Amino acid sequence: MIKAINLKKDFGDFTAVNSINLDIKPGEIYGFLGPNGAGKTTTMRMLTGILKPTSGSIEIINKNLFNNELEIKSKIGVVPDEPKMYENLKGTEYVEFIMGIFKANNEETKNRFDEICEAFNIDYLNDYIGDYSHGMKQKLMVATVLMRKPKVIFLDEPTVGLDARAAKILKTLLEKYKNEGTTIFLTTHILEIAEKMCDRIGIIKDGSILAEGNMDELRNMSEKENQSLEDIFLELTGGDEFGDIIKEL
Ligand SMILES: Nc1ncnc2c1ncn2[C@@H]1O[C@H](COP(=O)(O)OP(=O)(O)OP(=O)(O)O)[C@@H](O)[C@H]1O
Repeated sequence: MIKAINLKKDFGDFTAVNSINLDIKPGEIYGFLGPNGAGKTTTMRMLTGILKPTSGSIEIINKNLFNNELEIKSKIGVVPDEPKMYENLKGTEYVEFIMGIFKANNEETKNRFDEICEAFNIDYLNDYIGDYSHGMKQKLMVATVLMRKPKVIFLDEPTVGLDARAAKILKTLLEKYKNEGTTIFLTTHILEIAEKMCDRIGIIKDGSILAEGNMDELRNMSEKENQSLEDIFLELTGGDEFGDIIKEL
């Protein structure tokens, strides 16, 4: 459903993503983890057609992304790390605009949107987006993506800015969509989310995938027994020497 072959992105002399391969199956929730600056957002921007790779190829829903960009973009949903929305529109106008662009102006989508708004306590659609908090924008962005029920959903740090209730609702909704066949690719720094929600996890550092698999497969890669995802992540990414640094402070 999401396939990347030798995907690479250079910014000048700097390689942000270095020949990564991904093969994410239909109905899978794939968690993409890595330290700050590892290359997660850059990868996601390439997978969603926002950024052109330096080399490599991408297939989404079994079609080459670059030869079928419009068709694929109409079938996927993207929740970026910063919800960029038209600040001078009211929530209702933004929703109409999105429904128009995606030709989703039908009863089914409207009903789904109303249900999601009720779950998320979105009762501010008559206000201007410019007056929303980050979390309010994030919830509306998520609602306008989920209302379309896309075949594939990409989310970059989706719970950042959400309160505990909204984060819990989002996790429940994503699991429901996954059970109905949606493929989900998400980046997160919250290891508990990855451990509990994701079928498979990829750990990226310095632009390369260091490990990939389900929790059992990742545990088997570790030298120690019964490791949590946090232990495995720190072991792989080298963050476990922070104790020594703190002692020296
Ligand atoms: N447009 C750009 N021009 C130059 N360098 C960039 C650009 N975008 C990203 N980078 C660099 O590429 C690297 C990977 O960035 P990216 O945003 O993909 O990391 P990330 O894993 O999403 O990090 P974080 O967890 O901090 O959000 C970083 O070193 C970043 O500075």
